[in-house]
Amino acid sequence: MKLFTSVHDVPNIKQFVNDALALKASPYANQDLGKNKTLGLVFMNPSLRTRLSTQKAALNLGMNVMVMNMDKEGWALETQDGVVMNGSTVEHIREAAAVMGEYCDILGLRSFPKLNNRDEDYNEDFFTKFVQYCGVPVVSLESATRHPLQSFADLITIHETWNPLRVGANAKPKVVLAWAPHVKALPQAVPNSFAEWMCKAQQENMLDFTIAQPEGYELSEDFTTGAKIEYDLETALNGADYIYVKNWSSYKEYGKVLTYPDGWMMNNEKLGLTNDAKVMHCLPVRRDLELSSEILDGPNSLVIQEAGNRLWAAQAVLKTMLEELK
Ligand SMILES: CCC[C@H](NC(C)=O)C(=O)O
Ligand SMILES: NC(=O)OP(=O)(O)O
Repeated sequence: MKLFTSVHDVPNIKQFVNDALALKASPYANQDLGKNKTLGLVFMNPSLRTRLSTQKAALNLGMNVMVMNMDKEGWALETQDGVVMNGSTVEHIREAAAVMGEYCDILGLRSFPKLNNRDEDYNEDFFTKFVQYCGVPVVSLESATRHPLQSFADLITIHETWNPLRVGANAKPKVVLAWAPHVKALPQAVPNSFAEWMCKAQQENMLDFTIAQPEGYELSEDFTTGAKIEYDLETALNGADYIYVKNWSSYKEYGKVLTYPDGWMMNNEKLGLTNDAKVMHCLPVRRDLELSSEILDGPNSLVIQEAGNRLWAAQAVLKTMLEELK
């Protein structure tokens, strides 16, 4: 594995989930694998979970770790070729990425979209150039269009908490990605990635997947083919086993926050329509705007366990990359 950016980089997702759960059971079983190997984590945007869980995963594997907040501590990077750098940019990504590849055996990169130009964001211009020039394996820490470590952890969480013997359980878990309100324009990366992983899991007969969003918030079909699309939240919630709550800005009217009907924030009343569903969110979450406190503080929330599984997702990815460096 030279690149981890999407579910398409994983040959067998069922096996990968089991690999991650085996690491959860024996976190220090592979300390020799990362000896004298360095992981570099490069952030163009803020992070809590991704930063801490990926660092810890590397340490569990015996790696050294360096973290660079390029947005605050690095030079302003130029990504265009053939331009005279006489403006605000100080260093070209060609040199910066290649130098980081000199110091690190594996690199991780977080680079959010600008949400201005859809083609530029969806071509993953920054991420693609970084991969091209750094010369070492790269793990996405969330790019413009995907967040694979989050989605892998989400699938691990669904798999380890699903109880087919529960009274009234569906044959397979009904999983619903439910759009939620926000006050800022957020990327589509998390829902794109979640949808991509859930559609793959649905193909593997692991679950049934529905996406519920207001008109105008449809995601790109590149990520949602196979999902059932609903525009009425309560219809989608009917009989659901897992509700994955997340806000995203419009893909169609790119980067825009559109008006939407009332009633899109999950609360206990809406939870009553489900099959006593577990509620997930990647965090950070805006309490009582995106998701109600009564759910976050209640028995149906999985958000902390879900965040905990980010460690095992990252450790499974790094272990796979290290095994190929041997
Ligand atoms: C893990 C989520 C990161 C980011 N969230 C915010 C608040 O920018 C997003 O919605 O993509
Ligand atoms: N869910 C997630 O990736 O959180 P951070 O943005 O805090 O890393």
